[in-house]
Amino acid sequence: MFLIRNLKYKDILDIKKLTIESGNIICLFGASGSGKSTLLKMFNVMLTPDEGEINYKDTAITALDPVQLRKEVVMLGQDPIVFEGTVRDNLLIGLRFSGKNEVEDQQLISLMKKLHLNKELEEDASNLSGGEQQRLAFGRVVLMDATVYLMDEPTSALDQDTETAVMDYFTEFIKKNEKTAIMVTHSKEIADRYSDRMIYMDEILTKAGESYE
Ligand SMILES: Nc1ncnc2c1ncn2[C@@H]1O[C@H](COP(=O)(O)OP(=O)(O)OP(=O)(O)O)[C@@H](O)[C@H]1O
Repeated sequence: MFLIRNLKYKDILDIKKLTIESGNIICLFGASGSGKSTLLKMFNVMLTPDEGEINYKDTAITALDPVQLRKEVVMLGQDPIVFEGTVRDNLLIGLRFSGKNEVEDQQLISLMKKLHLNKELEEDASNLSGGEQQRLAFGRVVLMDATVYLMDEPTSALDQDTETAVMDYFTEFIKKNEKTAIMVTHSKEIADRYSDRMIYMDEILTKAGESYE
């Protein structure tokens, strides 16, 4: 699905080769500042490498229309974005962006339940706590029905029970619908429990010309 060759970006990334297969849940691991978020942003051209190439489904990512690509490869950033308006507005805004049909309130309520988000659809989103806003942004991204989900520490603000509920739901969604998730996490437990593959930053960053498949 993704193939990286000879990628260099500032003095942050230097990756000789990395392949990511579709239909997997991949956890990206590494020390703070090792370039995990930077790498994640390369997969939907929020950032472009200084050198080297990234292919998405056998096409150079730079040859693709970035707006189109970001509908297929969606990203949930480290700091969840909350838009002005209600909980409903926030859940639906991603669908509007991707030109997809809006969904019924019932579906939104059911999604919120799965994310342990006990709020009314009419509630002003700015009233939500940090952890609730993180789940709201999570819900918005999941609804976009993308092919690849880039998730940057998506459960960092959640207590353990809520994190488990959100991850149980999300990983089932990924598997059932044959999606791909590339997720940055600091939690070894989350990675052990949910990932098909773990990628360690210190292994993919080039050392003495080695490459990592
Ligand atoms: N636009 C930029 N220009 C220059 N340096 C940057 C830029 N963005 C990030 N960096 C630096 O690149 C390094 C990697 O940052 P990145 O956010 O990718 O790390 P990370 O592994 O995701 O860290 P964390 O686990 O703390 O979120 C850091 O030293 C950061 O300061």
